[in-house]
Amino acid sequence: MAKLQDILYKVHLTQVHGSTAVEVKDIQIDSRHVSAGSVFVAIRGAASDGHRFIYNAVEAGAVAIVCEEMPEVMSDGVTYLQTSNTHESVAYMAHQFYGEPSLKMKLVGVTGTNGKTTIATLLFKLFTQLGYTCGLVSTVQNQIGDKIIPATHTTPDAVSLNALLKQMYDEGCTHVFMECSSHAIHQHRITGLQFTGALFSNITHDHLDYHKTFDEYIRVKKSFFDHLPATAFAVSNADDKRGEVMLQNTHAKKYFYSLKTLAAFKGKILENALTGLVMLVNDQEVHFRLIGEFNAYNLLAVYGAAMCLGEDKEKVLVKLSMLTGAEGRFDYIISGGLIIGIVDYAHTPDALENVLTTIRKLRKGHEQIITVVGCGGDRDKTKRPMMAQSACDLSDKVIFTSDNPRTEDASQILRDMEEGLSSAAKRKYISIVDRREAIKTAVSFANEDDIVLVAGKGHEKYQDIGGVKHPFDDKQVLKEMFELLNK
Ligand SMILES: CC(=O)N[C@H]1[C@@H](OP(=O)(O)OP(=O)(O)OC[C@H]2O[C@@H](n3ccc(=O)[nH]c3=O)[C@H](O)[C@@H]2O)O[C@H](CO)[C@@H](O)[C@@H]1O[C@H](C)C(=O)N[C@@H](C)C(=O)N[C@H](CCC(=O)O)C(=O)O
Ligand SMILES: Nc1ncnc2c1ncn2[C@@H]1O[C@H](COP(=O)(O)OP(=O)(O)OP(=O)(O)O)[C@@H](O)[C@H]1O
Ligand SMILES: N[C@H](CCC[C@H](N)C(=O)O)C(=O)O
Ligand SMILES: [Mg+2]
Repeated sequence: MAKLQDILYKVHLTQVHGSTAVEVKDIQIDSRHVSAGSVFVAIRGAASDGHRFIYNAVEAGAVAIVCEEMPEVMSDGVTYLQTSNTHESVAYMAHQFYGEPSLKMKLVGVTGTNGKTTIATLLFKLFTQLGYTCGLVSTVQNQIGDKIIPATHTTPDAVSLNALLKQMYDEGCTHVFMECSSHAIHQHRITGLQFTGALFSNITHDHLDYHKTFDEYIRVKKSFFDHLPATAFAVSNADDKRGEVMLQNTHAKKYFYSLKTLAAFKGKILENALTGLVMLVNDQEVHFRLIGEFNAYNLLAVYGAAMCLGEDKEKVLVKLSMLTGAEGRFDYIISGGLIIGIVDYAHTPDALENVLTTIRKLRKGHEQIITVVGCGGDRDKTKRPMMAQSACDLSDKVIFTSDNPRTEDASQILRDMEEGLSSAAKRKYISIVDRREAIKTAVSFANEDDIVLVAGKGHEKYQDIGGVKHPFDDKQVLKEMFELLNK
């Protein structure tokens, strides 16, 4: 419980109707979750407008309404507050309501197109190993110490997020590592949080369905750094074209990591094999279990953050060298017939190119690379032909299949992928709508030492077809096919 007026700190009110001394039980952004004593915040979304549900919220027992436009009819005994941006207001309100949890822990946010889950998860594992009780907010799952809390989003909505942060604090967390998706930054899900530090991995093509232009996507990511306080640290990738721009207007202390130029956190790859990476980290040779150049970047980001958080270099590198990555990220299994199966969450053109380039570098001879890949429905359509072309350019055989079609027609997504492929690419692929059949076919094509990459869904345990989530696990299916085909 809290008094409404006590959670309005930082909320710019343009009109007040009723008493702000009323007690509120919880904050809701969905009228369907409102009950007696709630404050309902009406948000204009992409699909619908919360203002349409103000009446329902009042019927369900809301004692207060926060909105951008006052309703024509107001009920007696209900407080109505008007603000210019309810997305932003609800974030400030939630932070206050849950006792400003971000001020009480070291909160580190990670943003970028690819690598967020890997970096946040590695930081969580590292700091847990260093003896801290940690929280994790990520695409795969949220975690409080060893307790797993399922995740529905990469970054939860502001109310769920602050409730989760409070729970983390209550359960003794001192450090929280969190992914900050561009959707979350744009929708103010993280507004009002006090970050101790922020990391940037890279920015490449994704989510243009939502952000419309690449410049706008960059602007949104950059705004995360623009809002950091001077007490925070910001660690960015000097080798990314936008790495410097990201930190251009930040008040935070700036640091860079790099494999190519001089930087505070400098790496040099000495060896990159299926057994792991050997890298010089600020002139110290370290063996890592993670694979691939892109993971060298992720490791440098993690190392940089650990140094900014004041940890001991030696200790950090020893612990880091033993860590494995996040589930479904370059996750590999070797079959009885010695075929290598790799499950990876690459679902952007850049990630797919990176993962395939890494695999090509790891080949000893002329082993075939057979790739199974699809693209998600209700998501950025422009990445479809790009991912298809990259898959063909960098593999020997490719099977296009369904990812999560969601509300789209799966065959149409495949046709979008096939659109504009080069003639060389056209000779390399077949399309099989059914993902299980696609994986089976890929395995049937493989011989000893060949590599089967199943890309796009990583850790996901379902396939969303028409809004229904059917159980599906790429790694499990791959294992089954190895056994079924006795390979
Ligand atoms: C495009 C997008 O980001 N949508 C998010 C957004 O929903 P929306 O704006 O479409 O909401 P809406 O359905 O229009 O409804 C508007 C408001 O009316 C309310 N409402 C609606 C119906 C009703 O009966 N009563 C009611 O009060 C809704 O609760 C909402 O507050 O706000 C919702 C609440 O925070 C999110 O759950 C929802 O995520 C959807 C499910 C989603 O799929 N989001 C993805 C794209 C996403 O956010 N992904 C990123 C990661 C991407 C990445 O980096 O790869 C993430 O952070 O997960
Ligand atoms: N630093 C990196 N640079 C480029 N590609 C990467 C990097 N790290 C991981 N990848 C590739 O991107 C995929 C997704 O990685 P990860 O889940 O860590 O990213 P993410 O930013 O959390 O993605 P999402 O936005 O979907 O949650 C991996 O499976 C791998 O193929
Ligand atoms: N966080 C990403 C996940 C994409 C994963 C891929 N399997 C897909 O469904 O497109 C998104 O919501 O866009
Ligand atoms: Mg993620």
